Amino acid sequence: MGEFTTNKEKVLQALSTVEEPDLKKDLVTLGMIQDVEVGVNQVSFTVVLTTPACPLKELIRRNCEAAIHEHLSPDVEVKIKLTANVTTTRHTGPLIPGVKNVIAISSGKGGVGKSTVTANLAMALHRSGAKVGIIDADISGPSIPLMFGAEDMQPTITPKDGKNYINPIRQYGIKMISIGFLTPPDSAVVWRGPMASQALRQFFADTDWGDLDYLLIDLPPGTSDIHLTLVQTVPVTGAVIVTTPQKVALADAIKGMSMFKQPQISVPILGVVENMAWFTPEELPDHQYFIFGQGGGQQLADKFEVPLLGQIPLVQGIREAGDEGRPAVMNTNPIVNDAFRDAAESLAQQVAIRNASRERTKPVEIQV
Ligand SMILES: Nc1ncnc2c1ncn2[C@@H]1O[C@H](COP(=O)(O)OP(=O)(O)OP(=O)(O)O)[C@@H](O)[C@H]1O
Repeated sequence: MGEFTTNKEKVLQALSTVEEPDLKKDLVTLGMIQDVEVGVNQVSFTVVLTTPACPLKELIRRNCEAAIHEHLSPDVEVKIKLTANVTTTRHTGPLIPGVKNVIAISSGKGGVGKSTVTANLAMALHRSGAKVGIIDADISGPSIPLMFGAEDMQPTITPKDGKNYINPIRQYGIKMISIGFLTPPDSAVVWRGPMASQALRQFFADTDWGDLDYLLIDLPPGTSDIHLTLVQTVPVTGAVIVTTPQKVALADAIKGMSMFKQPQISVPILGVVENMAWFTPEELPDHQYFIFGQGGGQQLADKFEVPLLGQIPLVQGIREAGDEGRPAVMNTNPIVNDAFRDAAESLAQQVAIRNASRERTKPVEIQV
């Protein structure tokens, strides 16, 4: 076997035959190939993915390797480094300059596990290597502080350029701010619409978020002023709808999703997460009991022509972890971890697809 040498151009030519499966363009055109180095019997390069939570990363790696072997030489050693630079919904404006994507997590009705899903999606995205923040805008029951064991924490204020900035709480690697941090835990303060809307605006404009790939907003269930304030304040990358499979939940979820589609709101729906999809007892991990019915999440996704991002089982450990102040993915139950990791990867994938293909959302101007 003779020595094989090549040049960077030929490597790029070979890699221009590899398509990014979601974005349907080749990796070179998309600017995803960097740091090409060629040596004797060896090439190395970096693939810059659109998200560290990319579910297709191993497929892309294999396809790159195969393209080099096919177009250059079957004997060359291929060294591939995978990194990610999360794409952004541009025009995030001066309000939150370092935040690449704002994702609204919503539900048609209360109690379907929206906050639980938000907390665990955030942790799963963080574990993939992304920079993640949460705004808990659920005035009906701000549960994020509790779920992160942060209910006694108080955000601090730092003056900067003549303005006071709120420093988000940082817990388990996630930056977070909650309407719950602004009221004593057991107080009976009722957040009225305008006050809550004002607080939400502050969470964007007056909070020092730094650089974030994904800022998840835990919205109140149903439809409210908060939803309107959100879309009027920042461009939202998209919304995720959390539902349980039973009929009553689905009927409310349809209302919730229709709200996002109204022209004056016009937020793209990234997909559906079906929570409590089935019950799995800890001691019988292979068993699935469809106690709330079956297939509801998929039906809802089909109706709105959006993907079903994930199905989360009803597992006692998820509830216990929430009560203990550590999102369940921090424990080692593979059923729980796999379900949330898959959902987080699908979400990140949809964000990347949207950022590559759709019109950017602009804050909505409401004529009164
Ligand atoms: N997949 C699950 N398995 C077990 N328990 C769950 C699951 N999802 C949520 N729960 C539990 O159900 C309860 C309600 O969940 P959560 O507070 O997340 O709902 P929510 O939709 O955010 O409610 P709200 O309407 O108050 O905002 C919590 O006790 C939570 O721990």
